[in-house]
Amino acid sequence: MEQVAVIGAGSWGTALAMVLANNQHNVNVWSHREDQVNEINHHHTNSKYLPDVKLPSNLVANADIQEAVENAKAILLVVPTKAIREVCRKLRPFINTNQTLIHASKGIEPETHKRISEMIEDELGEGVHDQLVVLSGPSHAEEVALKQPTTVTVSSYHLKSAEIAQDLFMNEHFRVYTNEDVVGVEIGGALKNIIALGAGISDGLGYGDNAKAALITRGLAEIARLGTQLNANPLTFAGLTGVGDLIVTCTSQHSRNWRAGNMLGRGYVLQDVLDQMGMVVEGVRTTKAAYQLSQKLNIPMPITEGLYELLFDEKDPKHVVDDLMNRGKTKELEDLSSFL
Ligand SMILES: NC(=O)C1=CN([C@@H]2O[C@H](COP(=O)(O)OP(=O)(O)OC[C@H]3O[C@@H](n4cnc5c(N)ncnc54)[C@H](O)[C@@H]3O)[C@@H](O)[C@H]2O)C=CC1
Ligand SMILES: O=C(CO)COP(=O)(O)O
Repeated sequence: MEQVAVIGAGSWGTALAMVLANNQHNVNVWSHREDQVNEINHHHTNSKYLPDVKLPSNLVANADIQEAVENAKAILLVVPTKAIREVCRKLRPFINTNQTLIHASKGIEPETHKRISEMIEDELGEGVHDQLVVLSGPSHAEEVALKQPTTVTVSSYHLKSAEIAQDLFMNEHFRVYTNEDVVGVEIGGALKNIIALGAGISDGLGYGDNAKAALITRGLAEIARLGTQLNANPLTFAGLTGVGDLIVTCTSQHSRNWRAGNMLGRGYVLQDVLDQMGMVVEGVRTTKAAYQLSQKLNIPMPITEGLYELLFDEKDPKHVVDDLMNRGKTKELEDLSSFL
Protein backbone atom coordinates (compact mmCIF):
# COMPACT_ATOMS: atom_id res chain seq x y z
CA MET A 1 0.00 0.00 0.00
CA GLU A 2 1.57 3.28 -1.15
CA GLN A 3 0.83 6.99 -0.98
CA VAL A 4 0.14 8.34 -4.50
CA ALA A 5 -0.67 11.88 -5.63
CA VAL A 6 -2.77 12.57 -8.72
CA ILE A 7 -2.41 16.05 -10.19
CA GLY A 8 -5.56 16.87 -12.16
CA ALA A 9 -9.13 15.87 -11.34
CA GLY A 10 -10.69 15.67 -14.80
CA SER A 11 -12.13 12.47 -16.20
CA TRP A 12 -8.83 10.68 -16.77
CA GLY A 13 -7.19 11.79 -13.51
CA THR A 14 -10.26 10.62 -11.57
CA ALA A 15 -10.51 7.26 -13.36
CA LEU A 16 -6.80 6.53 -12.82
CA ALA A 17 -7.10 7.63 -9.19
CA MET A 18 -9.90 5.05 -8.84
CA VAL A 19 -7.64 2.30 -10.23
CA LEU A 20 -4.96 3.24 -7.68
CA ALA A 21 -7.46 3.43 -4.82
CA ASN A 22 -8.97 0.08 -5.80
CA ASN A 23 -5.43 -1.33 -5.55
CA GLN A 24 -5.53 -0.19 -1.89
CA HIS A 25 -3.16 2.77 -2.33
CA ASN A 26 -3.89 6.01 -0.47
CA VAL A 27 -4.67 8.49 -3.19
CA ASN A 28 -4.56 12.25 -2.86
CA VAL A 29 -6.01 14.06 -5.88
CA TRP A 30 -5.01 17.68 -6.36
CA SER A 31 -7.44 20.03 -8.07
CA HIS A 32 -7.09 23.78 -8.58
CA ARG A 33 -10.84 24.07 -8.02
CA GLU A 34 -12.08 24.24 -4.40
CA ASP A 35 -15.65 23.25 -5.37
CA GLN A 36 -14.37 20.05 -6.93
CA VAL A 37 -12.23 19.24 -3.87
CA ASN A 38 -15.28 19.71 -1.64
CA GLU A 39 -17.47 17.56 -3.85
CA ILE A 40 -14.93 14.70 -3.90
CA ASN A 41 -14.34 14.82 -0.14
CA HIS A 42 -17.95 15.32 1.00
CA HIS A 43 -19.96 13.43 -1.63
CA HIS A 44 -17.36 11.01 -3.12
CA THR A 45 -18.36 12.07 -6.62
CA ASN A 46 -16.89 14.11 -9.47
CA SER A 47 -20.12 14.73 -11.32
CA LYS A 48 -18.91 17.06 -14.07
CA TYR A 49 -16.25 14.65 -15.32
CA LEU A 50 -17.47 11.16 -14.33
CA PRO A 51 -21.22 11.32 -13.68
CA ASP A 52 -22.90 8.40 -11.84
CA VAL A 53 -19.64 7.09 -10.41
CA LYS A 54 -19.02 6.66 -6.66
CA LEU A 55 -15.41 7.25 -5.60
CA PRO A 56 -13.75 5.01 -2.98
CA SER A 57 -13.13 6.44 0.50
CA ASN A 58 -9.33 6.05 0.25
CA LEU A 59 -9.42 8.61 -2.59
CA VAL A 60 -9.34 12.12 -1.14
CA ALA A 61 -8.89 15.52 -2.77
CA ASN A 62 -6.74 18.47 -1.81
CA ALA A 63 -6.51 22.03 -3.12
CA ASP A 64 -3.00 22.42 -1.66
CA ILE A 65 -0.43 20.91 -4.01
CA GLN A 66 2.25 20.63 -1.31
CA GLU A 67 -0.05 18.61 0.94
CA ALA A 68 -1.18 16.47 -2.00
CA VAL A 69 2.34 15.32 -2.93
CA GLU A 70 3.82 15.13 0.59
CA ASN A 71 5.15 11.59 1.27
CA ALA A 72 3.96 10.40 -2.15
CA LYS A 73 5.93 7.50 -3.60
CA ALA A 74 4.59 8.42 -7.04
CA ILE A 75 3.04 11.51 -8.60
CA LEU A 76 0.66 11.14 -11.57
CA LEU A 77 0.21 14.22 -13.76
CA VAL A 78 -3.05 14.24 -15.77
CA VAL A 79 -3.85 17.74 -16.92
CA PRO A 80 -4.34 19.01 -20.48
CA THR A 81 -1.07 19.54 -22.36
CA LYS A 82 -1.47 23.31 -22.24
CA ALA A 83 -1.48 23.19 -18.39
CA ILE A 84 1.56 20.89 -18.00
CA ARG A 85 4.18 23.64 -17.62
CA GLU A 86 2.12 25.68 -15.17
CA VAL A 87 1.41 22.65 -12.99
CA CYS A 88 5.08 21.53 -13.05
CA ARG A 89 6.16 24.97 -11.83
CA LYS A 90 3.76 24.60 -8.90
CA LEU A 91 5.11 21.11 -8.18
CA ARG A 92 8.80 21.86 -8.51
CA PRO A 93 9.52 22.91 -4.89
CA PHE A 94 7.90 19.77 -3.48
CA ILE A 95 9.24 16.83 -5.49
CA ASN A 96 12.19 14.63 -4.54
CA THR A 97 14.52 12.21 -6.32
CA ASN A 98 12.85 9.10 -4.87
CA GLN A 99 9.47 9.74 -6.44
CA THR A 100 8.30 8.15 -9.68
CA LEU A 101 6.78 10.85 -11.91
CA ILE A 102 4.13 9.43 -14.21
CA HIS A 103 2.17 11.43 -16.77
CA ALA A 104 -0.91 10.27 -18.65
CA SER A 105 -1.58 13.31 -20.87
CA LYS A 106 -1.55 13.16 -24.66
CA GLY A 107 -0.31 16.07 -26.71
CA ILE A 108 2.52 17.99 -28.32
CA GLU A 109 3.22 21.64 -27.64
CA PRO A 110 2.72 23.98 -30.63
CA GLU A 111 5.73 26.20 -31.45
CA THR A 112 8.29 24.17 -29.41
CA HIS A 113 7.00 20.83 -30.82
CA LYS A 114 7.98 19.23 -27.54
CA ARG A 115 6.52 16.02 -26.19
CA ILE A 116 5.09 16.08 -22.66
CA SER A 117 8.06 14.38 -21.02
CA GLU A 118 10.32 17.00 -22.63
CA MET A 119 8.12 19.78 -21.25
CA ILE A 120 8.26 18.19 -17.79
CA GLU A 121 12.06 17.96 -17.96
CA ASP A 122 12.22 21.61 -19.04
CA GLU A 123 10.29 22.62 -15.94
CA LEU A 124 11.53 20.13 -13.33
CA GLY A 125 15.12 19.76 -14.55
CA GLU A 126 17.01 17.02 -16.40
CA GLY A 127 17.58 15.28 -13.07
CA VAL A 128 14.09 13.77 -13.32
CA HIS A 129 14.85 11.97 -16.63
CA ASP A 130 15.01 8.46 -15.14
CA GLN A 131 12.08 9.08 -12.75
CA LEU A 132 9.71 9.85 -15.65
CA VAL A 133 7.11 7.40 -16.94
CA VAL A 134 4.39 7.89 -19.55
CA LEU A 135 1.13 5.94 -19.25
CA SER A 136 -0.76 5.59 -22.53
CA GLY A 137 -2.92 3.23 -24.56
CA PRO A 138 -6.53 2.58 -25.56
CA SER A 139 -8.34 3.65 -22.42
CA HIS A 140 -11.42 5.78 -22.01
CA ALA A 141 -12.01 7.06 -18.48
CA GLU A 142 -15.71 6.14 -18.61
CA GLU A 143 -14.89 2.42 -19.07
CA VAL A 144 -11.94 2.34 -16.66
CA ALA A 145 -14.18 3.82 -13.95
CA LEU A 146 -16.59 0.89 -14.49
CA LYS A 147 -13.70 -1.63 -14.21
CA GLN A 148 -14.17 -2.77 -17.79
CA PRO A 149 -11.15 -4.69 -19.17
CA THR A 150 -8.47 -2.22 -20.26
CA THR A 151 -4.82 -2.51 -21.34
CA VAL A 152 -2.23 0.26 -21.22
CA THR A 153 1.52 0.72 -21.59
CA VAL A 154 3.90 2.42 -19.17
CA SER A 155 7.08 3.63 -20.83
CA SER A 156 10.29 4.99 -19.34
CA TYR A 157 13.95 5.44 -20.31
CA HIS A 158 14.62 3.60 -17.06
CA LEU A 159 12.84 0.23 -17.01
CA LYS A 160 12.76 0.13 -13.21
CA SER A 161 10.57 3.29 -13.15
CA ALA A 162 8.15 1.72 -15.64
CA GLU A 163 8.01 -1.38 -13.45
CA ILE A 164 7.16 0.71 -10.39
CA ALA A 165 4.26 2.25 -12.34
CA GLN A 166 3.21 -1.21 -13.57
CA ASP A 167 3.06 -2.48 -9.97
CA LEU A 168 1.04 0.53 -8.82
CA PHE A 169 -1.66 0.28 -11.49
CA MET A 170 -1.92 -3.35 -12.53
CA ASN A 171 -4.97 -5.35 -11.43
CA GLU A 172 -7.39 -7.91 -12.85
CA HIS A 173 -9.30 -5.26 -14.85
CA PHE A 174 -6.40 -3.02 -15.79
CA ARG A 175 -3.48 -4.79 -17.49
CA VAL A 176 -0.25 -2.82 -17.74
CA TYR A 177 2.67 -3.54 -20.10
CA THR A 178 6.14 -1.97 -19.80
CA ASN A 179 8.00 -0.39 -22.70
CA GLU A 180 11.22 1.64 -23.12
CA ASP A 181 10.32 3.67 -26.23
CA VAL A 182 9.18 6.92 -24.65
CA VAL A 183 9.28 8.81 -27.96
CA GLY A 184 7.11 6.28 -29.81
CA VAL A 185 4.60 6.02 -26.96
CA GLU A 186 4.21 9.79 -26.63
CA ILE A 187 4.01 10.41 -30.39
CA GLY A 188 1.41 7.67 -30.90
CA GLY A 189 -0.73 8.90 -27.99
CA ALA A 190 -0.61 12.52 -29.10
CA LEU A 191 -1.11 12.11 -32.85
CA LYS A 192 -3.97 9.62 -32.67
CA ASN A 193 -6.13 12.56 -31.53
CA ILE A 194 -5.67 14.21 -34.94
CA ILE A 195 -6.92 11.10 -36.69
CA ALA A 196 -9.82 10.81 -34.22
CA LEU A 197 -10.96 14.30 -35.20
CA GLY A 198 -10.76 13.15 -38.83
CA ALA A 199 -12.79 10.00 -38.09
CA GLY A 200 -15.46 12.07 -36.34
CA ILE A 201 -15.60 14.50 -39.27
CA SER A 202 -15.93 11.60 -41.70
CA ASP A 203 -18.83 10.16 -39.69
CA GLY A 204 -20.38 13.62 -39.35
CA LEU A 205 -20.27 14.03 -43.13
CA GLY A 206 -22.13 10.75 -43.47
CA TYR A 207 -19.23 8.70 -44.87
CA GLY A 208 -19.02 5.04 -43.91
CA ASP A 209 -16.77 2.36 -42.51
CA ASN A 210 -14.51 2.26 -45.58
CA ALA A 211 -13.55 5.88 -45.05
CA LYS A 212 -12.90 5.33 -41.35
CA ALA A 213 -10.73 2.27 -41.97
CA ALA A 214 -8.77 4.29 -44.53
CA LEU A 215 -8.26 7.11 -42.04
CA ILE A 216 -7.08 4.73 -39.30
CA THR A 217 -4.66 2.89 -41.60
CA ARG A 218 -3.27 5.84 -43.49
CA GLY A 219 -3.27 7.85 -40.25
CA LEU A 220 -1.10 5.21 -38.66
CA ALA A 221 1.26 5.39 -41.64
CA GLU A 222 1.80 9.12 -41.23
CA ILE A 223 2.11 8.91 -37.44
CA ALA A 224 4.78 6.22 -37.86
CA ARG A 225 6.53 8.25 -40.56
CA LEU A 226 6.92 11.23 -38.23
CA GLY A 227 7.66 9.07 -35.18
CA THR A 228 10.49 7.12 -36.80
CA GLN A 229 12.09 10.41 -37.94
CA LEU A 230 12.09 11.38 -34.27
CA ASN A 231 13.85 8.07 -33.43
CA ALA A 232 10.85 6.12 -32.19
CA ASN A 233 10.91 2.33 -32.55
CA PRO A 234 8.61 1.61 -35.54
CA LEU A 235 7.17 -1.46 -33.77
CA THR A 236 5.70 0.74 -31.05
CA PHE A 237 3.14 1.98 -33.60
CA ALA A 238 1.86 -1.58 -34.03
CA GLY A 239 1.22 -1.77 -30.26
CA LEU A 240 -1.31 -0.51 -27.74
CA THR A 241 -0.17 3.10 -27.86
CA GLY A 242 -0.19 3.14 -31.68
CA VAL A 243 -2.81 1.20 -33.56
CA GLY A 244 -4.55 0.21 -30.29
CA ASP A 245 -5.26 3.78 -29.27
CA LEU A 246 -6.17 4.76 -32.83
CA ILE A 247 -8.84 2.05 -32.95
CA VAL A 248 -10.46 3.06 -29.66
CA THR A 249 -10.42 6.78 -30.29
CA CYS A 250 -11.71 6.55 -33.86
CA THR A 251 -14.51 4.11 -33.11
CA SER A 252 -15.80 5.04 -29.64
CA GLN A 253 -18.50 7.56 -28.87
CA HIS A 254 -16.71 8.17 -25.55
CA SER A 255 -13.95 9.85 -27.52
CA ARG A 256 -13.80 13.59 -27.00
CA ASN A 257 -11.82 14.10 -30.21
CA TRP A 258 -14.20 11.92 -32.25
CA ARG A 259 -17.21 13.80 -30.82
CA ALA A 260 -15.65 17.18 -31.60
CA GLY A 261 -14.85 16.01 -35.13
CA ASN A 262 -18.36 14.68 -35.56
CA MET A 263 -19.81 18.11 -34.77
CA LEU A 264 -17.39 19.76 -37.21
CA GLY A 265 -18.49 17.29 -39.89
CA ARG A 266 -22.12 18.21 -39.17
CA GLY A 267 -21.32 21.86 -39.80
CA TYR A 268 -20.62 23.39 -36.37
CA VAL A 269 -17.80 25.94 -36.17
CA LEU A 270 -14.72 25.11 -34.11
CA GLN A 271 -15.25 27.59 -31.27
CA ASP A 272 -18.85 26.42 -30.72
CA VAL A 273 -17.67 22.81 -30.67
CA LEU A 274 -15.01 23.53 -28.04
CA ASP A 275 -17.46 25.55 -25.94
CA GLN A 276 -20.00 22.71 -26.00
CA MET A 277 -17.50 19.93 -25.20
CA GLY A 278 -16.55 21.30 -21.74
CA MET A 279 -13.63 18.82 -21.70
CA VAL A 280 -10.24 19.02 -23.29
CA VAL A 281 -10.03 18.20 -27.04
CA GLU A 282 -6.28 17.72 -27.36
CA GLY A 283 -6.35 17.01 -31.10
CA VAL A 284 -6.89 20.66 -32.03
CA ARG A 285 -3.60 21.99 -30.63
CA THR A 286 -1.79 18.79 -31.55
CA THR A 287 -2.85 19.19 -35.18
CA LYS A 288 -1.15 22.58 -35.18
CA ALA A 289 2.01 21.19 -33.56
CA ALA A 290 2.23 18.12 -35.81
CA TYR A 291 1.58 20.15 -38.95
CA GLN A 292 4.34 22.62 -38.02
CA LEU A 293 6.69 19.72 -37.28
CA SER A 294 5.92 17.96 -40.56
CA GLN A 295 6.66 21.19 -42.44
CA LYS A 296 9.90 21.73 -40.53
CA LEU A 297 11.11 18.15 -41.09
CA ASN A 298 9.65 17.89 -44.60
CA ILE A 299 7.62 14.77 -43.81
CA PRO A 300 4.46 14.18 -45.83
CA MET A 301 1.44 14.04 -43.48
CA PRO A 302 -1.55 14.65 -45.78
CA ILE A 303 -4.30 13.87 -43.25
CA THR A 304 -2.73 16.15 -40.65
CA GLU A 305 -2.31 18.85 -43.29
CA GLY A 306 -5.96 18.54 -44.33
CA LEU A 307 -7.09 18.76 -40.71
CA TYR A 308 -4.87 21.81 -40.17
CA GLU A 309 -6.51 23.59 -43.13
CA LEU A 310 -9.96 22.66 -41.88
CA LEU A 311 -9.34 23.78 -38.28
CA PHE A 312 -7.21 26.86 -38.81
CA ASP A 313 -7.98 28.03 -42.39
CA GLU A 314 -11.70 27.21 -42.29
CA LYS A 315 -11.46 24.88 -45.28
CA ASP A 316 -14.69 23.04 -46.02
CA PRO A 317 -14.54 19.43 -44.65
CA LYS A 318 -15.84 17.98 -47.93
CA HIS A 319 -13.06 19.73 -49.86
CA VAL A 320 -10.50 18.30 -47.42
CA VAL A 321 -11.77 14.78 -48.18
CA ASP A 322 -11.82 15.46 -51.95
CA ASP A 323 -8.23 16.69 -51.84
CA LEU A 324 -7.10 13.63 -49.85
CA MET A 325 -8.79 11.28 -52.33
CA ASN A 326 -7.32 13.06 -55.35
CA ARG A 327 -3.69 13.29 -54.32
CA GLY A 328 -1.08 12.03 -56.78
CA LYS A 329 -0.60 8.29 -57.19
CA THR A 330 1.63 6.57 -54.66
CA LYS A 331 2.85 3.08 -53.73
CA GLU A 332 1.48 1.76 -50.46
CA LEU A 333 4.52 -0.19 -49.25
CA GLU A 334 6.94 2.59 -50.09
CA ASP A 335 4.84 4.83 -47.90
CA LEU A 336 4.87 2.28 -45.10
CA SER A 337 8.63 1.74 -45.18
CA SER A 338 8.82 3.28 -41.70
CA PHE A 339 7.50 -0.05 -40.40
CA LEU A 340 10.44 -2.05 -41.86
N1 LIG B 1 -10.48 11.26 -20.66
C1 LIG B 1 -9.87 10.16 -21.07
O1 LIG B 1 -10.51 9.09 -21.20
C2 LIG B 1 -8.41 10.19 -21.37
C3 LIG B 1 -7.68 11.37 -21.36
N2 LIG B 1 -6.34 11.33 -21.62
C4 LIG B 1 -5.54 12.54 -21.58
O2 LIG B 1 -5.48 13.02 -20.24
C5 LIG B 1 -5.33 14.46 -20.23
C6 LIG B 1 -6.43 15.05 -19.37
O3 LIG B 1 -7.64 14.71 -20.00
P1 LIG B 1 -9.04 14.64 -19.27
O4 LIG B 1 -8.92 14.20 -17.87
O5 LIG B 1 -9.93 13.90 -20.20
O6 LIG B 1 -9.44 16.19 -19.31
P2 LIG B 1 -10.68 16.90 -18.64
O7 LIG B 1 -11.06 18.02 -19.52
O8 LIG B 1 -11.69 15.87 -18.28
O9 LIG B 1 -10.07 17.46 -17.27
C7 LIG B 1 -8.98 18.32 -17.24
C8 LIG B 1 -8.68 18.64 -15.78
O10 LIG B 1 -7.52 19.47 -15.75
C9 LIG B 1 -7.82 20.60 -14.94
N3 LIG B 1 -7.04 21.75 -15.41
C10 LIG B 1 -7.18 22.41 -16.59
N4 LIG B 1 -6.31 23.43 -16.64
C11 LIG B 1 -5.61 23.40 -15.47
C12 LIG B 1 -4.57 24.20 -14.92
N5 LIG B 1 -4.07 25.22 -15.60
N6 LIG B 1 -4.10 23.88 -13.70
C13 LIG B 1 -4.60 22.84 -13.02
N7 LIG B 1 -5.58 22.03 -13.48
C14 LIG B 1 -6.07 22.31 -14.70
C15 LIG B 1 -9.32 20.81 -15.09
O11 LIG B 1 -9.84 21.56 -14.01
C16 LIG B 1 -9.81 19.37 -15.09
O12 LIG B 1 -9.94 18.91 -13.77
C17 LIG B 1 -5.41 14.88 -21.71
O13 LIG B 1 -4.12 15.08 -22.20
C18 LIG B 1 -6.08 13.70 -22.39
O14 LIG B 1 -5.70 13.58 -23.76
C19 LIG B 1 -5.69 10.17 -21.90
C20 LIG B 1 -6.36 8.99 -21.92
C21 LIG B 1 -7.77 8.90 -21.63
O1 LIG C 1 -6.79 9.07 -25.30
C1 LIG C 1 -7.92 8.70 -25.10
C2 LIG C 1 -8.30 7.28 -25.11
O2 LIG C 1 -7.19 6.41 -25.13
C3 LIG C 1 -8.95 9.72 -24.84
O3 LIG C 1 -9.02 10.69 -25.86
P1 LIG C 1 -10.39 10.78 -26.63
O4 LIG C 1 -11.46 10.97 -25.59
O5 LIG C 1 -10.32 11.87 -27.58
O6 LIG C 1 -10.55 9.44 -27.33
